[in-house]
Amino acid sequence: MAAKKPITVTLTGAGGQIGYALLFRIASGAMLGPDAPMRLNLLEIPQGVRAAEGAALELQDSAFPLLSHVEVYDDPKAAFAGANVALLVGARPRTAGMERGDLLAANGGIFGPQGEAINAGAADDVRVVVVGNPANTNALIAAAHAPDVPSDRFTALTRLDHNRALGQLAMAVDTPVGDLRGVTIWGNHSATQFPDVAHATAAGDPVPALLAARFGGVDGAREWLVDDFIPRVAKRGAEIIEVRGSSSVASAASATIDHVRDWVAGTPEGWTSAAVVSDGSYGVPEGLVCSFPVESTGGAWHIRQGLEVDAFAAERIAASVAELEEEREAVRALGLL
Ligand SMILES: NC(=O)c1ccc[n+]([C@@H]2O[C@H](COP(=O)([O-])OP(=O)(O)OC[C@H]3O[C@@H](n4cnc5c(N)ncnc54)[C@H](O)[C@@H]3O)[C@@H](O)[C@H]2O)c1
Ligand SMILES: O=C(O)C[C@H](O)C(=O)O
Repeated sequence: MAAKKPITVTLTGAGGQIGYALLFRIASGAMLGPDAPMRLNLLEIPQGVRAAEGAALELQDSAFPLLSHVEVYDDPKAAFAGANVALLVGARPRTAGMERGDLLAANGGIFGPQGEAINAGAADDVRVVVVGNPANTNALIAAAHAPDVPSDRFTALTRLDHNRALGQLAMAVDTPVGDLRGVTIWGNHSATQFPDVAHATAAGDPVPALLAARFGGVDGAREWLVDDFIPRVAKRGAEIIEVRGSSSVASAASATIDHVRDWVAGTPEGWTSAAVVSDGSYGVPEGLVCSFPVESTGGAWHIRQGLEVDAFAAERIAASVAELEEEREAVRALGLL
């Protein structure tokens, strides 16, 4: 039998924290499956090249059977040549007291040239996930610089927010995380995001009813959602920075693996959350990179249609979408779009 052609995965920021946490899980097969050989292209800026080279040495030392080749680059065009999967992680993280949007001016400039490099040389089936913050608007910038790549190939990571919501909800309704379905993160990967459990179930039981039982009725459940759950999930990144002293790493890497794995392999257990280019669904202006409930079939994300959005949810979604529009205006003003 002919050997399978390796999948080319390009990782930016490979010398950084998330890069280090990602590489070994990718190479182990956790992202693309146990039968998918891969080659890894690691992109860094010159100051980060040595760290990426060190990670490459450790990858050799790990003797992963699926890993056919590792190369370190500081030139985006070379790094993205032939890429089937592009993980755009390389960007500065925020520190305590900053919002992710404060990074626009510092990081936005990274994503135009990378979009151009993807446009110039990535494989026809390239799938892009932007992790570097502010992730949604950075993905918008990258997509805008890759006019020949279908825009549905550009996504931003909100799977970490989704997983955070699952973690908090599992504790609240005392259910294993794996029994939860139907949770959605809407909007921006920022403090305005709306983690929505209106359609969620736990082992088949409606979560809103379980929360009402736990918190003394519908009003108690609403209070918990508004005062505790939603801000806890939306501001979890800041909480991690405060407790850890720097931004999330292993959970971000794990969510990135989940995002790409589901994009490639499908979501037979129901929808998850990802920021994708809006087609106008749920009133989100076309073209914004917004988090939606998404299902993956046939190797493509599809926005789950037909979910009821009540007045409370509509207001929350509108607030996050307004922030995405403001970010788009800000990067236009910076000349990045
Ligand atoms: N979307 C999410 O859920 C999520 C979660 C966690 C972190 N993040 C973001 O991910 C980014 C990376 O975080 P980290 O902890 O790995 O930071 P880090 O500082 O440890 O690593 C970033 C790496 O990117 C490299 N880099 C910078 N510019 C680059 C460029 N143009 N090309 C290639 N590499 C470049 C740096 O040299 C550095 O090695 C940050 O912006 C952070 O805010 C996003
Ligand atoms: O919050 C941050 O700045 C890092 C990351 O986006 C996170 O959500 O942990």
